[in-house]
Amino acid sequence: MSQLMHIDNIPSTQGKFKMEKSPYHRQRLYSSLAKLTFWSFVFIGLILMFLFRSSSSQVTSDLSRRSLRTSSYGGPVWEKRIKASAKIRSKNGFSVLVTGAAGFVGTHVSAALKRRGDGVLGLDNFNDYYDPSLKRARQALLERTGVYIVEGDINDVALLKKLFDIVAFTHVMHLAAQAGVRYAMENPSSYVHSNIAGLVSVLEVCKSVNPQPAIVWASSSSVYGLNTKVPFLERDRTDQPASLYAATKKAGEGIAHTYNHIYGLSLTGLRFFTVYGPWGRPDMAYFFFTQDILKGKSIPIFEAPNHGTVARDFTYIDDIVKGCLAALDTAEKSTGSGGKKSGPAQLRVYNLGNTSPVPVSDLVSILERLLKVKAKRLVMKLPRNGDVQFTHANISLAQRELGYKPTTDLQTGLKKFVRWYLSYYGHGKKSAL
Ligand SMILES: O=C(O)[C@H]1O[C@H](OP(=O)(O)OP(=O)(O)OC[C@H]2O[C@@H](n3ccc(=O)[nH]c3=O)[C@H](O)[C@@H]2O)[C@H](O)[C@@H](O)[C@@H]1O
Repeated sequence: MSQLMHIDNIPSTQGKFKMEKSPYHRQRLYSSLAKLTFWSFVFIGLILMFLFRSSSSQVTSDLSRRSLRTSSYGGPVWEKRIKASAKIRSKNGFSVLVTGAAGFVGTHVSAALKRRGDGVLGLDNFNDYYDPSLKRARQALLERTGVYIVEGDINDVALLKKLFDIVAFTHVMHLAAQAGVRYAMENPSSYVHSNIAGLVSVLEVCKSVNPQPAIVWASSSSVYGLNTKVPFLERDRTDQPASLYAATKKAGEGIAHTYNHIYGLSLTGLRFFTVYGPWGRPDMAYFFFTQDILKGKSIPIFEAPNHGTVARDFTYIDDIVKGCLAALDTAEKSTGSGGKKSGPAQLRVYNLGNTSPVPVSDLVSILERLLKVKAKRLVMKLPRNGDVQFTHANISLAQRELGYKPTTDLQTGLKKFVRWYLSYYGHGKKSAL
């Protein structure tokens, strides 16, 4: 303490610190300098200690964070859950990795596969494009059927490889994607991230594992873009996308061709036509129309120029699931190994639609009847934000090769959706978004 006081007594400015010549003064000066040096070292030492401690605690916390991440991604318990979920329980069953398993189509397909005895492992990043609690509820539903969903991103190649190390998946049902036509103007990079980079990352891993799985993946009716020739046939032109979403799905079809051509991956793209039903997506019109009609809010109904009808080939989820399973069942094996192709492999694209387009205004009338509430219709011009005027599938190819035959009309399908909606959201009291 006294020494500290002494240091405090050293004049702080150079001007006040005079060199003195007498031996006594010189001695005093040396001793003061020695003390100053000593305490400077002590001071610097303390600072260094402080810096070292804080940086090492940073390293420790980074490590613990990393190890947390690793523990949620790894460990014997985690691997056991994966193996149990992917375990095949029927003769000639598949082991399927379903990406986007907490999504609308992903949940239904995973449950159907599990029901018939296939092994299923889900993968989903649970992003917040729409209410993640709905995704969590779907996850809980799947968990009850024995399907485990790994929480992770399709862009995480190391994770994908790890999953293939644990399970030699025979098939990948790749449904993870950034969906939605209009949102592409708000967040274009999310479409590139999921629908292009993510697809490439899935295919990169699939091409390098041994044996290579067969892949079925979600394309979209939106690839037909501004085409006016109806109904849409698979071989029709797809070079006029009206949204970035459509453009990324079209790019996906090109990417699928490349991986099939170079690496012998068996690839099937399914062009879904406006899929709807229970556990659906809250960003889709039929879903938020229901919510807004119940709340008494007005709903924007798009209309083409000159009062032209805007229509969609709405397709019920159960029909889509049948199409997905049939695509898996008819998928041939990939022909490559170790990243090399050893012969031509299957490359397919199918329309999965309903073949009966319904005007959006009729969709609203059906909802009004089912909800017993009159909608506040706000008819407005079809905005130039990615929507096309109509979609209409020709499904003869899928009928011939997959045995695909949709059986649910919009009235019947919406009835099931509304029943689910009312029970899930407690008669519209709870917000859906
Ligand atoms: O099948 C497809 O290819 C696509 O189907 C849907 O896209 P979309 O058909 O546009 O479905 P919604 O967004 O639910 O729109 C349905 C209809 O309602 C109309 N709509 C939408 C929103 C609105 O406020 N008002 C309105 O009249 C749209 O123009 C469209 O005709 C999905 O959102 C896409 O992810 C999917 O790829």
